[in-house]
Amino acid sequence: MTILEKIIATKHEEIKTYKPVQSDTIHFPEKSKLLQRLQEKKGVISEIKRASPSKGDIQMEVDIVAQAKKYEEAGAAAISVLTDETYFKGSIDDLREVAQAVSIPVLCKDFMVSEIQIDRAQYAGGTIILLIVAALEKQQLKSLNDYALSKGLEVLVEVHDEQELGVALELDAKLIGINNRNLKTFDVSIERTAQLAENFPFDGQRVLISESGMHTKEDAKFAYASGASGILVGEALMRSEDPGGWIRQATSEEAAK
Ligand SMILES: O=P(O)(O)OC[C@@H](O)[C@@H](O)c1c[nH]c2ccccc12
Repeated sequence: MTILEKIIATKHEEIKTYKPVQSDTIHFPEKSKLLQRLQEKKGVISEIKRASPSKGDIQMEVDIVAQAKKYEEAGAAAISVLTDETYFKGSIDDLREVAQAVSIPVLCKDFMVSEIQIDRAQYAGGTIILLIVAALEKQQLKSLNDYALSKGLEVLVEVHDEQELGVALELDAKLIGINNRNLKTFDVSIERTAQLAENFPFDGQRVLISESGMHTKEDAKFAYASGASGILVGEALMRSEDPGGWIRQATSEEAAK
């Protein structure tokens, strides 16, 4: 069993315990759209990630609201919040706290297999959900994508190879993430973005987002030069003493290109 299969199996168990979301609405600051932000300006999708199965504990003590505000002040394009509890030590409450504190788009980073998770993400103030092509049957992917879009959410479709990129394009995904990390083996190579970018239709309708394994401004520059409009960065920001500085540097590198 790969780690991805293991996570998905756990997820199916977890969702059985979820109660339907209530209809009373919590107030969240209005959020902009990620697609539009990235079409206007390249940027960093900055992640709140306490721990991961590949790295263990990364930063357990972090004040996530303070961290999210640092990201927003530094000009992050969006904030990604890991909400998986078992493997990433996050929670849906983390998402809600962040979504209440910022007005940039907020991505609910989880392994979606059911509509109830999408409802929970939206109820907690998330404005973008992640769908991982490697984790879903085509039909399931399509119906979750349709469901999220019908709710007014944005969808980031994550791929790792040519075939999966084809599936994302068939869906007409507007936000396409190339994960530099293979979720089955944990191998990371940022070259992956450059390779898949060769067959990416840069048609102005959709944007390419390079995900994972970027630690330095050179990495950021490499991803942007490969055609990425956005980079998704977790560990480097969570370990940095100055995450705002990291984001500004990655952004000004792009600007100085
Ligand atoms: O911490 P990194 O290497 O900067 O990676 C961030 C992000 O790309 C990664 O957390 C991620 C990308 N796709 C995912 C899917 C599920 C869980 C996590 C992820």
